[in-house]
Amino acid sequence: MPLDGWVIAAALVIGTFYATLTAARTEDPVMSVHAYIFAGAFLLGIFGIIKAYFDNSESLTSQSADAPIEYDLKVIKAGVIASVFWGIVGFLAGDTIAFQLAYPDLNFDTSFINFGRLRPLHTSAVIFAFGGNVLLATSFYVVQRTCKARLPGVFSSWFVFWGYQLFIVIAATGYLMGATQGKEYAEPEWYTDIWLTIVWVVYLLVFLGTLWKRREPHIYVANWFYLAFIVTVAMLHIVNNLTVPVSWTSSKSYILFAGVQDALTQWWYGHNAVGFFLTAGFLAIMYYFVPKRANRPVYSYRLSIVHFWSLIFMYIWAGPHHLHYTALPDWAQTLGMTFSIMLWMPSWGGMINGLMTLSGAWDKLRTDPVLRMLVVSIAFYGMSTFEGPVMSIKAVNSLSHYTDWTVGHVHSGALGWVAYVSFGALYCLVPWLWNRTQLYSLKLVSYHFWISTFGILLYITSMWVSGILQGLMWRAYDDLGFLEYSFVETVEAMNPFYWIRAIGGAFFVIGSLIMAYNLWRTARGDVRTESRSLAPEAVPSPIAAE
Ligand code: HEM
Ligand code: HEM
Ligand SMILES: [Cu+2]
Repeated sequence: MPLDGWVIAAALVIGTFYATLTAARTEDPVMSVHAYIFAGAFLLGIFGIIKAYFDNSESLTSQSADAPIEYDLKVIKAGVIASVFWGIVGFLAGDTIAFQLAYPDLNFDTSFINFGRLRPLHTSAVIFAFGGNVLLATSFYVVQRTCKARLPGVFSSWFVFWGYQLFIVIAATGYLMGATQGKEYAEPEWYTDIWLTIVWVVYLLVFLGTLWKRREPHIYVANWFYLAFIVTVAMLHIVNNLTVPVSWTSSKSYILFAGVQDALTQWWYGHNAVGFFLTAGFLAIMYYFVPKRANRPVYSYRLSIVHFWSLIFMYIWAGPHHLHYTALPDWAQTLGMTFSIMLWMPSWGGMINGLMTLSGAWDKLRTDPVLRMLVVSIAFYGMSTFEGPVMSIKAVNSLSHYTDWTVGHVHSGALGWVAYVSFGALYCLVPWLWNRTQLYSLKLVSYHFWISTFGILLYITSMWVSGILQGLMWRAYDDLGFLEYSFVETVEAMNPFYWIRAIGGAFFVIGSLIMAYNLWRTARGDVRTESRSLAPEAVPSPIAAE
């Protein structure tokens, strides 16, 4: 049995005892459900380790240093499947709340699936479950491939994978039962946070261990971005979740900070979750998958280094743009605004580097819908990182804040950038991992692309109109200085746009279902006979080519 198997098994045994004890002691129904889930999951983990040991004890021994590298691919396959699964769950949850906003009767007068509980379920499912699994899977792939080294240990990467899924399940069931800290994007309660911290530290160790063992002297730039993502998210998560539980058997806790200090910590966290989770990690994906798919080197390696350091330095200061015109001191707001505007430059440095990687290969956009998806994702990245600095200007923010404009901005980044670059990576990864020469169908990729692009356009244009309309109606005064509109009139005015957004979301969901089907058939090894309007894929698997 490899060393990490012993350590993890021992930790799981202790965890099982602790969770069982908590389940027996607690009078808090949420804690009780979660303690049972933890205990059950830990037991399954112990069982899994024992089973792996008896099933293939010789393949568990680690490889000698000069044997050909056998990359650890199974855990990446699991990550790909989880990404597609949670993606669909998250998009469906998003579209459900979109319909609830358009037609509130869909709340069905029940607490479990009302808007208030499904909204954090949506945001966590898309960001942490979908995005997080994409980042796990791609980072494990890229770091092995570019370091020419296998992930360290045998069970550690599996612990990260399953531990992370357990975190997702605990967080999601918590929301449905009404457990929340009330911090946006950091809703899970204290014990869920502690569990995620443990998983994340092991993730960091696995990643660093691979870098440590590398047989390639150079550390490719994608790994810099992944490392910044892993380290910074750890820091943000720990500081923003410094809470004091009511008791060890209670699911409720209180945050250490008070008032505006709490708000600032929260938005330091929230903004940098955008910067390091939704940006740095996905830029790493861009830096690996775009050159691979286009079969071109990165446009400028020097630019990638400059843009890396400037991006991570500037992001950290921009959080106060979420707190304009609040009790936060004015100088701090101005500081946040200034750094946000400066942030435009490193962001566009990244965009230019990604787009220009296609120089000499632009014709591939016509024939390769996967590359088209990747390129459009970079374009959306450029668009949302221009819109963001504009919205951070106080005068603009006085109109946009609290309105649907913000939601539109979020989703041009989330759907256009994060989801698209992920889809592109998944379309590349599945044939590589399952050892297929090509995707089942490029036509279906093309359908996915057009259907979901149409959906995104409906989403963001309707939110721009409704957001600006909403902002203008709120600030309209009549001649006597009275407000021109009552609040409910503004709600009524937005209703048509909520329908448009919900329909756009449905297109996006349909696109993702097409992708799931295509990837499933690809994994099975099927190839659809298609007319040659789209070129056959000539993107060899980097691993098979080794
Ligand atoms: C089918 C696709 C999607 C639909 C229909 C959808 C719909 C929605 C809706 C209706 C809201 C609530 C807006 C409000 O409270 O007024 C929301 C919030 C949010 N969604 Fe989505 N969403 C989708 C996909 C995504 C994806 C892929 C991501 C991230 C990768 C994402 C990230 C977010 C975030 C961060 C918020 C909170 C925004 C804020 O507080 O300003 N969504 N979404
Ligand atoms: C240079 C880059 C960016 C800047 C300066 C920026 C700036 C801003 C500003 C000013 C707001 C509105 C704050 C408010 O009025 O409450 C905002 C909201 C938001 N942005 Fe960005 N943005 C950038 C890029 C992005 C990208 C690429 C994404 C997604 C991938 C993103 C996701 C979000 C989210 C989720 C929110 C809503 C937070 C909330 O209130 O729940 N941003 N951003
Ligand atoms: Cu921000």
